Amino acid sequence: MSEAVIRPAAGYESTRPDLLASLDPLLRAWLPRQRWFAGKGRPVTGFSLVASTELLPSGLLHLLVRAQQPTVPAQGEAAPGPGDCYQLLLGFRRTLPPHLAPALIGHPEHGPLAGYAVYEGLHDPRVATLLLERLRTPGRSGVLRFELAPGADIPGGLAPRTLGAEQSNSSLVYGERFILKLLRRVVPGVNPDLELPLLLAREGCSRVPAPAAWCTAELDGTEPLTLGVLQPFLAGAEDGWELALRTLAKGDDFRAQAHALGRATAEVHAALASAAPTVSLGPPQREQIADAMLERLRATAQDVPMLRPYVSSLGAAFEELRELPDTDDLFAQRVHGDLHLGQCLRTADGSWNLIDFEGEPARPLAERRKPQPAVRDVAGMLRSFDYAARSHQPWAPRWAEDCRAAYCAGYAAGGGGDPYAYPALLRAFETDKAVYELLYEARHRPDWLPVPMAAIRRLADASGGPPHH
Ligand SMILES: Nc1ncnc2c1ncn2[C@@H]1O[C@H](COP(=O)(O)OP(=O)(O)O)[C@@H](O)[C@H]1O
Ligand SMILES: O=P(O)(O)O[C@H]1O[C@H](CO)[C@@H](O[C@H]2O[C@H](CO)[C@@H](O)[C@H](O)[C@H]2O)[C@H](O)[C@H]1O
Repeated sequence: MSEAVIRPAAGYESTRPDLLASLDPLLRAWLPRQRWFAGKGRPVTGFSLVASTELLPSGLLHLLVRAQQPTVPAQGEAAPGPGDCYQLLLGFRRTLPPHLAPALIGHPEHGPLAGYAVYEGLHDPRVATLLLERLRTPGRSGVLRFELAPGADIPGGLAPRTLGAEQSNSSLVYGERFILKLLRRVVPGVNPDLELPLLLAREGCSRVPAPAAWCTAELDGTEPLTLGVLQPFLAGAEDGWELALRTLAKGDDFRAQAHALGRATAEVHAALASAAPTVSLGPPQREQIADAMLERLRATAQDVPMLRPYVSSLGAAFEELRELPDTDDLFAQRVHGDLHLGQCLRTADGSWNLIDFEGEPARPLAERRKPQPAVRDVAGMLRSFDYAARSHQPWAPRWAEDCRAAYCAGYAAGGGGDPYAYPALLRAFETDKAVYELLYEARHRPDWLPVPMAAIRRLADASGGPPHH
């Protein structure tokens, strides 16, 4: 499934070609180095401008640009694709103060920004403050629309700081009270990281911070694109990944935490099932899921050769989905879509919150917004316990098994049902997740490849069959 193509906002390509031409060499060098750049491994051959908005007086140039990159189909010649669209927030100043030197992108040699230093605007408190001010006062600026949740109370003058985490997107924290997540690769349609927390808030679910304000872009001929979401910042919260690693390092038990996390997941699933439509998981839907998983397995094996010997054994796990019994227990609903320990925040009072409902960033939006069996999220968490146990020296398989069991027990105790009720379903989703992780690690963190690879071997063995060389 491919994304809808974003067309330039009326007038931009014809009236501002000089702007992009002057930024082109700077962006070619800078963009591929960003952690959030999704097109790693393929050269950027050019840019086209989708929209530009100047937010004054602080010197913020808000750009939506398409990065052209040749796509190489499985077999065949490289072909020019439409290119992913990125949100850039550029600062520009005649003289860059020393504290902004690390944010410098470059000095355009010609065009409207000649004579200015162009830099990553989010690092500039002046720019970050302007963004919050815009969010506090709903309305439009160019193609940008700022909206406020009913009853939201966002004070002015909150001091901004960048989050500094290695992220798929970029976040700013304001006065330790709010966090603004700015999406980087943007596509037409509401992002589930806005859509689902809004639905959950209306449902009265307190496990997910409720959006307070958000920003979208309205372009001709496409659905609005979600650009950013402001939500309460859970100050002092620790994420499940850090907590799990700390617990492992101290030799402590994580079962009670895993149980509580299972409960929290079940609560969020129940709220999502009530807030958004569910669909039955009949034979046609299961066929579709199995086909999509097989397709992803084959595509990943093309990119990551070490997966190839395991393709037929892992494929057997997906084929089993076609044999599941016809029962009312099996249904699909909106889910988190990329649940792992890093997406769970434990607040100072010890309760678990879930964040980042965007789904797997590389998947097309329409696919991420489709109802899925809830066990998909459970499988993501089970993989995460395995990741934590393998990050520890020595490897702690028993710790992972205990956490997996406690998490599933907590999920059942929270009303989510027994995740092992249909072992073939859980195995298929765990396998699919491990395949996703293999591709993710190959692209972003090759040193981590042994972690999903160990799961691939285990799951291939469980599907009955030695690897085919
Ligand atoms: N509401 C929040 N309160 C406290 N910290 C948060 C909140 N939302 C996000 N964070 C922090 O920001 C990080 C990145 O957020 P996330 O939504 O996962 O972004 P990304 O999609 O870029 O990974 C999280 O790992 C967490 O540490
Ligand atoms: O950036 P996101 O949080 O949306 O998720 C992506 O990055 C994650 C890593 O930061 C990645 O998660 C994988 O590694 C985690 C440990 O760092 C582990 O807990 C997860 O189980 C594992 O999947 C995630 O898959 C990716 O989408």
